[in-house]
Amino acid sequence: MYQILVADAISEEGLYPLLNDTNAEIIQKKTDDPEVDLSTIEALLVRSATKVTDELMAEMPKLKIIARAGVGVDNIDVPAATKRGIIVINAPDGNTISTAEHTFAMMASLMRNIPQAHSSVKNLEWKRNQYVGTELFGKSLGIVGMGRIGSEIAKRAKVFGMSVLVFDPFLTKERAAKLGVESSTLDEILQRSDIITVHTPLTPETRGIINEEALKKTKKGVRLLNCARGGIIDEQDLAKYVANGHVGGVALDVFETEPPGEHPLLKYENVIVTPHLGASTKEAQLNVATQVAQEVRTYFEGNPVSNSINLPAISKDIYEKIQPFYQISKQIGNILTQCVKEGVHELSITYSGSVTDLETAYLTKAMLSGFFKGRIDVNVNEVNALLTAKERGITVGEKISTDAFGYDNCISVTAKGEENAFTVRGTFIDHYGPRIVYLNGFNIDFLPEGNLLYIQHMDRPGVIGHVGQVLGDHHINIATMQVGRKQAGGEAIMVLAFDKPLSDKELSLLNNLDEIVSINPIIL
Ligand SMILES: NC(=O)c1ccc[n+]([C@@H]2O[C@H](COP(=O)([O-])OP(=O)(O)OC[C@H]3O[C@@H](n4cnc5c(N)ncnc54)[C@H](O)[C@@H]3O)[C@@H](O)[C@H]2O)c1
Ligand SMILES: O=C(O)CC[C@@H](O)C(=O)O
Repeated sequence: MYQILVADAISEEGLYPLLNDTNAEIIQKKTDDPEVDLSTIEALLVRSATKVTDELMAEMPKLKIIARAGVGVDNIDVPAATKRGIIVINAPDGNTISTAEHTFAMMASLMRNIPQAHSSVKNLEWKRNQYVGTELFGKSLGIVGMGRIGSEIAKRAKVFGMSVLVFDPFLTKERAAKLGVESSTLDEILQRSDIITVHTPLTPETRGIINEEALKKTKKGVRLLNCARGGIIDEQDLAKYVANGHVGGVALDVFETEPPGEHPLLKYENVIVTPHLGASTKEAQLNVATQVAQEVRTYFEGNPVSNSINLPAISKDIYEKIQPFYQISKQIGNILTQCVKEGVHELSITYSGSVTDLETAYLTKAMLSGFFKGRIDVNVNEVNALLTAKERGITVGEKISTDAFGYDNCISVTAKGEENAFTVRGTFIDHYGPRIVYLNGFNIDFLPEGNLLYIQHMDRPGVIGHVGQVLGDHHINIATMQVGRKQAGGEAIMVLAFDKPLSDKELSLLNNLDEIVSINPIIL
């Protein structure tokens, strides 16, 4: 049973995939509610109200996934989550239409003075001359950020007979042509647009992208809209340009600080505002809640999520193909960490055979998560594996080779320490399963599972008997035993599997046998 904390107002109907999951316990409370035990929560669902800080995550040691029912993840400390190995997902397109419609409604309201006229009539006035508006038809609309929402706005603007200029450094000419918009520079948008609307995320590049310097370049009377994120249009600079009459009107759904309180822009009649309502429709809330609830359920069912912010997306089909190699990669990493007792500064992975057709970067991360398991006191998974290796000064190299050592596929990993290098090779055999086929210079063949004992010894008559004798004397049943050697009479290895781990005393008795060079328990 996994516990999910739903900390913000998220559509109840949208939570059905989780409410119907008998393995899920849903708690609908704020994160600071004294009744909530944060230490047992494994999934956290939020909208924009809850600030998911590193400090909050520190109080949630079991947290595995944070789901944002919406697009923007600026209320979540994503780098901190990544470092902690917590997956962050969002619902990128569930509220696109609602936000585009809201922006359009704001634009029409701004041009026709609807909010002001509405208040006036409610105040028993009838000022028809005061609220003469301007048509959208024939006006040029500048869109900064031509992603999901920007594109929907462009479509609607064209239907209204507007000409559309867009600025988005990531927009290709082909896509601009397909959308029927004119791809422009930011300066062109500033100089030519009657109305400018921003639809970028808030990033260091976009913060204040419309500031005093940009406002100077705009047409007198320009209308500006921000239904994306507070701060993309610099609010202080904007207030100056509203005050001096250069800007003809402003529509804001978002603010740098929400709620904005006593904000300098709020006193102007030609500034219209809404309280971050872009995504607030029944449809959008149902869409985003259903999307994230389904994703969280998928995650706890052990399947790949598709909308992760800090994990590469992987389809279910590919995941199914990769799954056997994923397990063996993890096991190889874990065997290495249990066998190499010194500090490791390099891990090099070579993929050969049929596995090279797959997304090997994913397997490398799985290997790293196995390697770090038990070695460091941090939960390492595919989210933070590379970052953790980098932080620990471990170089990770990935190679493709044509030599699969006679197998259909082979994953070979070498860990280099100050003194030694240790190589483990594994393969996945259809209808048979994962096998380790090479260990530290020896060909061998064992199933990487359960309680294993890796013994290095001299290849002399009677060694196996002596080992068997010690174990027999202590009523220890050997489940399986595999041996490997390079040449007769030289060094050799055996890998034994037991039903339970051996005690320190039993290990020490084995270690004291004459022919034994070293013994190394491996628990997988
Ligand atoms: N008001 C609301 O309730 C509400 C609802 C949903 C989304 N949003 C916000 O709307 C914004 C857009 O959402 P979306 O779903 O369309 O996102 P998106 O990722 O689909 O689109 C963003 C676009 O911005 C572009 N971009 C990035 N940096 C840029 C830059 N420096 N200059 C110009 N373009 C740049 C990207 O290339 C991308 O095409 C986000 O900030 C999101 O958080 C607000
Ligand atoms: O939760 C909300 O209503 C905000 C939605 C919006 O800002 C988003 O980024 O998706």
